[in-house]
Amino acid sequence: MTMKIAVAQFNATVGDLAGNTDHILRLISEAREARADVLLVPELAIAGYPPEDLLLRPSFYQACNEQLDRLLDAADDVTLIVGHPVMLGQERFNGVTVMRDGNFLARGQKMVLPNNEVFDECRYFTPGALPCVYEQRCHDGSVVMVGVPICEDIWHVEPASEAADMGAQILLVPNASPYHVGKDDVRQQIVRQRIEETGLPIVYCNWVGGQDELVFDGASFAMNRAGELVAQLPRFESATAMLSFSDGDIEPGDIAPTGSEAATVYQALVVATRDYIVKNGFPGAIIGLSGGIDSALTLAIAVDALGADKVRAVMMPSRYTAQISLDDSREMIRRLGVQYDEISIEPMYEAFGAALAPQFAGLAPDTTEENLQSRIRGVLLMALSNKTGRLVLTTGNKSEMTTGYATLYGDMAGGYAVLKDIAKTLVYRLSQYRNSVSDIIPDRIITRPPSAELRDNQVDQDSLPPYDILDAIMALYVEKNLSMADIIARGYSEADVLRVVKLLKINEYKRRQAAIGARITPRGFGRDWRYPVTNRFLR
Ligand SMILES: Nc1ncnc2c1ncn2[C@@H]1O[C@H](COP(=O)(O)OP(=O)(O)OC[C@H]2O[C@@H]([n+]3cccc(C(=O)O)c3)[C@H](O)[C@@H]2O)[C@@H](O)[C@H]1O
Ligand SMILES: Nc1ncnc2c1ncn2[C@@H]1O[C@H](COP(=O)(O)OP(=O)(O)OP(=O)(O)O)[C@@H](O)[C@H]1O
Ligand SMILES: NC(=O)CC[C@H](N)C(=O)O
Repeated sequence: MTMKIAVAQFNATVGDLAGNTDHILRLISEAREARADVLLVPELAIAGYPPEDLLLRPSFYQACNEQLDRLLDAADDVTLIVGHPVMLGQERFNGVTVMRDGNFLARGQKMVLPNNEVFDECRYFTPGALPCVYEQRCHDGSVVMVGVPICEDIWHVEPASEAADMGAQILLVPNASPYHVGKDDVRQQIVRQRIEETGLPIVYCNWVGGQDELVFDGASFAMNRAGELVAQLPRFESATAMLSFSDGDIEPGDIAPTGSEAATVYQALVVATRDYIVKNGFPGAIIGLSGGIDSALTLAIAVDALGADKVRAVMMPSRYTAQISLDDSREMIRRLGVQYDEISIEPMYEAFGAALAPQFAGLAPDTTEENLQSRIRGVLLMALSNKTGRLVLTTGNKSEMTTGYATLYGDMAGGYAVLKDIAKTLVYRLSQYRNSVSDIIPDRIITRPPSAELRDNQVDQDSLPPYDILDAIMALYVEKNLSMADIIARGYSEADVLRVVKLLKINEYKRRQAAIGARITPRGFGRDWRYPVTNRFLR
């Protein structure tokens, strides 16, 4: 006696209720053709995740219900488990509906609402009281009791154990679990723990794709009653697995190969960038190419995301631009074949200098003049964006976003910050990884000392601690929440720690004005970083 389960991870778009439902309708047809008994799709599948404050609009619930009716008419001969927001009186729930042959078989509500990291569900939802457990009638005449905890539910003991107490023989879990480095292991450990407690096998179905700063990696999986991984879908791609539940356990299926950490992060950035640009309707991307590593890596990611014909690079030399920056930019363009322009910023720099000369008389040159160069480039890139409709990608990395090492309305001008959560040391690793696939970033871009080239002989290391030290302190303070004293106790110099943490604090205002960008660490500078700008606490 076998229950056949179709597990479908796919790339939806938040708010595209009809489009997401169309996709689920196609999945229903495929599942029916494959003689599946049940089709499992990710959390809030009609709405997309996270719908954020759309969830505060009553009309959003009404529109989701209209799509639910379309699904109800279509789910013939296969049971569909589909998530959607539910409004009951004044209360809102993160719900799931089980339907077949025009009937609602069961309804459930998420019991544990995540409100940490990037999640805000307590702002929107009331917790449900009981897990959803329903009776699944299969094509071969068998009957299986199925429990449906929803995403965060599975991270806690009660929903799964209550489902087991209510007679569930297997748990099918719809999820919206965004990627960060190492997340896959964390999920699998949590699921293994639930299996140890309940003795029930678990099927875990996750989203794929980019949604603003979040990127979902898919990697849906199944574990048997022994807590062994018996099936896993690929990362970052829409895919469906057909699993069999026989004799009280899940039978082994395919396990998609997983790549190295650098390969996975690179893929996350490609998917996040592509989905941001495509889902927001831009015809392509524009990048200021400097001959430095950040813009080189950003260009590589953009080309991998969109194709060379949708990417345009602009080199904007000044008097401080080294010849090797021009040579290396041209060489990279030769390898990639993207549209490339060179626009000297000298005439504009001189014009600004002349206009400001009376006001600046007697004042020594400083970062003011450096920022002018950066801002002229920002103006030119934004003009090209306006004229062509393409989106400007910013190139600042997480180390720069930490220390404020970027110019407001200058190199911060743009719509999506591809490297926003990528420490500079990881920028190097990702560049090396990309070149190991095919050699597109000229070696010298990787090996030369980083420089903003905004004055003579400038290198980043004149004003910042070495990047390996900066990045380590940043990770401990930002991602692990350690205090300065804790970080010093780990062997970092007091001067370095104080410098990094002070820079982090005084540059909060810049992060508030920065473009959003892909999150790939457990704590990025986005939804999960909400520090006051006006703030006197520093420890
Ligand atoms: N608390 C606050 N709330 C709101 N606004 C605040 C503020 N504090 C300053 N400001 C404003 O911000 C201005 C300072 O910010 P901003 O104009 O950006 O200038 P600033 O941060 O002083 O300088 C930019 C830094 O980034 C470096 N840079 C620039 C370009 C590229 C790179 C690179 O390697 O990638 C590095 C550059 O060498 C310099 O050290 C102030 O003049 C003030 O107007
Ligand atoms: N000469 C230039 N032509 C075009 N864009 C530039 C130029 N100089 C700077 N930019 C833009 O401003 C961004 C920040 O400049 P910066 O030189 O600090 O970074 P980078 O060259 O990408 O990397 P690195 O920090 O290693 O030098 C660049 O990534 C690029 O997008
Ligand atoms: N949408 C959710 O409930 C996800 C919460 C869960 N902790 C995760 O990151 O996977």
